[in-house]
Amino acid sequence: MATTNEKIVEQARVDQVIQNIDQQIQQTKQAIKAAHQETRAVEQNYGENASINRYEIDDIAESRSALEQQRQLVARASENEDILKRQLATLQELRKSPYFGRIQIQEPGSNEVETLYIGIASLMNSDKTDFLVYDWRAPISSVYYNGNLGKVTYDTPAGQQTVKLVQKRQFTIVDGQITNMFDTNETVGDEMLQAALGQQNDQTMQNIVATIQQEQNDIIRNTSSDLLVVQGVAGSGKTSTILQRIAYLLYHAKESLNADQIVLFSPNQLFSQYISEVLPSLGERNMRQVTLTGFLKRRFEGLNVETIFDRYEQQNQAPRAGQHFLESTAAMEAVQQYLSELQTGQQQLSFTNINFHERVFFSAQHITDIFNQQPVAMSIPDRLIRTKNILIREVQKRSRQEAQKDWLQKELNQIDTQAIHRLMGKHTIDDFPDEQAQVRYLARRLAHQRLRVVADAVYNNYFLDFSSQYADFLHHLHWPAAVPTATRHAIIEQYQHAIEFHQLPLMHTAPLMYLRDLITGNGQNRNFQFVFIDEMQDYSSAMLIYLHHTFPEARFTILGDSEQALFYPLQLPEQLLKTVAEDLQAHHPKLITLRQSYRSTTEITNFAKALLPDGQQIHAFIRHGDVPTLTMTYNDQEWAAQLTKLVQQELQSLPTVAILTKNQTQAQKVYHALYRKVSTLSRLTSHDTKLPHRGVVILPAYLAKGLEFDTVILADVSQQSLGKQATGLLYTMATRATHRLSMISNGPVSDAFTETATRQLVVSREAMEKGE
Ligand SMILES: Nc1ncnc2c1ncn2[C@@H]1O[C@H](COP(=O)(O)OP(=O)(O)OP(=O)(O)O)[C@@H](O)[C@H]1O
Repeated sequence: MATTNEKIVEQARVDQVIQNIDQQIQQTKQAIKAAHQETRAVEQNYGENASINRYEIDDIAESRSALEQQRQLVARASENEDILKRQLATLQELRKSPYFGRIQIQEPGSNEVETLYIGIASLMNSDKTDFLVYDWRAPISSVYYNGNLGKVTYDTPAGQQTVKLVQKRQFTIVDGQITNMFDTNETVGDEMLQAALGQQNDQTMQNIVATIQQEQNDIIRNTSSDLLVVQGVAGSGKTSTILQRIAYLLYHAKESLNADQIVLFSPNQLFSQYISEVLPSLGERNMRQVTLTGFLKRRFEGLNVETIFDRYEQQNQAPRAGQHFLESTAAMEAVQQYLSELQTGQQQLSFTNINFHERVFFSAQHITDIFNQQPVAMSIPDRLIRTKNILIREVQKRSRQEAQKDWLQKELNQIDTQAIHRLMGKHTIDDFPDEQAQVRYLARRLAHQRLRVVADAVYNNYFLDFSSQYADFLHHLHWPAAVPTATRHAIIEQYQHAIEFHQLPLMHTAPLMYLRDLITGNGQNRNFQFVFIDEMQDYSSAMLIYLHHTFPEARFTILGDSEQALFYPLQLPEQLLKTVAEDLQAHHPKLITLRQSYRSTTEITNFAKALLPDGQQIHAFIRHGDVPTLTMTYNDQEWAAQLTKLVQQELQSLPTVAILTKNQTQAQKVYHALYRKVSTLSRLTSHDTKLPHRGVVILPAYLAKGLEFDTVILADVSQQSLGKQATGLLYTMATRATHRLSMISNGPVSDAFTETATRQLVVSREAMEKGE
């Protein structure tokens, strides 16, 4: 234990470091001012240049490239300013708490003990000769997270190094004052973790940099795997860890990686907002974030794609055989097979007409003929490119014919002088021998412009009818025996019916996107270096294969908890790794399992783990709180009264209360029961992007995924409400609570409540007792 004297010495050091930070803050502010002026100057220049060239931009490639150069200058200047601003933010963070750890190490063969301080960012003294603080991501800092005292090894770019760890000290520094400090031999001591977890905060996720645990550190610092699968129980820090990992990767590949080359697939938009503060608090820019729903929406513009949330709303049970097959690896292999049949001509591409002014401009037959004339040995995408080139040349040729047609002459007569001016481009009247020549020129230019829609249609592959192509694929598919013929027909029929109404069931998305990309050779993004997928249990094998196809250069980190799977059957982690590694063709796959749950109190975790058949593998963190409660009610009135009572009771001690339901129908029921009785009440839907700061928030379980709340009420855990096979659902909902969990069952309780789980609860039967 550190002595009072040591504390005085340490506080003096903190004061000194803060003085240094203050100087650097001043310098950075000056630099920002200068950078801002620079940005303004470049922007102004850009604005002027851009406006001069606007009328000519159509024609002059040169002005385009000049503009591009200007745009890059602006981007660079403002990036420079952004970097400085982030530096300032980091310095301001450091000012509050310059560091959280100190290690004393001894190099082999040396008697000298070196003392290093570790914080969220590195900080040098004024003359840049010494590190006052080491970044937590520096190679040497891993000693702090991984090692017990004694001999410790750590990785550096030059290979593994060994040192003797002589002492490890942890600090809590609040607003420049050491509030707690102790020496420890553990990975990162319990006391600090207790303090971090005991806090109340369910608005935004915090970084865990000061208390990263050893097994989490392995995930954060892994750079050798192209596929990292993390299977972690609820609340084991999967999300926290990957955000730290992103910060780590950004630090380690500073020169070759930036935040825009990392994408995180998050479970819902609330989650995106919930985690949005973590990276900035570590001085890094946020990675790209997307939900699966958002991703699919962008890939199927114009179609209403069934969302994972729709599925949660509609479905109770495991997927049926047909859907199961379309979402499997086998379906994606079938797409590849179908493509090779298209290649050899066993199957035909579905072309469609390109229309212009409500008449057929290029008929499907004409396009088919051109395509069929291309060498069979060429890949389909290459044959399509040649087809497109031929079509574009035809458009150009035909624009001369169109220029003489009535419709065009009519339009030409109607356009205003400014439009004429634009059509003339760099030409003047003097360039033409007579007026007729000028009119002919203008007609050609106008026709060329009007036919640009046709050229665009060709360019964008609008002559390919992917919907029918995919229907054809479904017809030719070798369905497994588990899918009866009647079901196959029904699936195809439903698909065609849905497409007619511009809808697309989720089960078709991966094979359809894959088919489309393989045919066109488009859809791949080589810019992304890392893809993170949270809540992998929501992703089918087919979707993972597609994501791998679409991000071919990326390394994948996939996180999940198969216990929280609401649709897919439970898989053992090793089996899961094998399947995913095959799907993603990984060369260096690695599985890391997290079994310690940090989020909830011991009492809540003990209840949640008792719900699961293999729950004994989950370790509850020892942080005590109230025993979770279950209240039985026997009719709607009693239920509503009990819910109101509970909410009001909880609101007395905490500013926010989360009420979780199975779906929106139940969320509505809760809303009706409470509105008029509770002043700040919000019901969230999948379109919401922000959690309210105060009051009662009602949301279905699938929107609470990945989130946590200080106090959680499960509105109705009866058998009737949760339905069959509700273990995963109940487990997911219960594990959202950090401090308090209460449940109400309106009628007999769900059979997901095992006997051991029920023994972990305080059960009351108020209504029955009153009624007796
Ligand atoms: N090493 C740690 N130090 C401090 N807090 C931690 C640590 N690890 C996890 N936590 C806290 O535990 C809680 C759960 O973490 P997180 O949300 O990352 O878990 P998860 O595994 O993604 O959970 P789930 O799958 O249930 O959504 C968070 O409040 C997080 O801050």
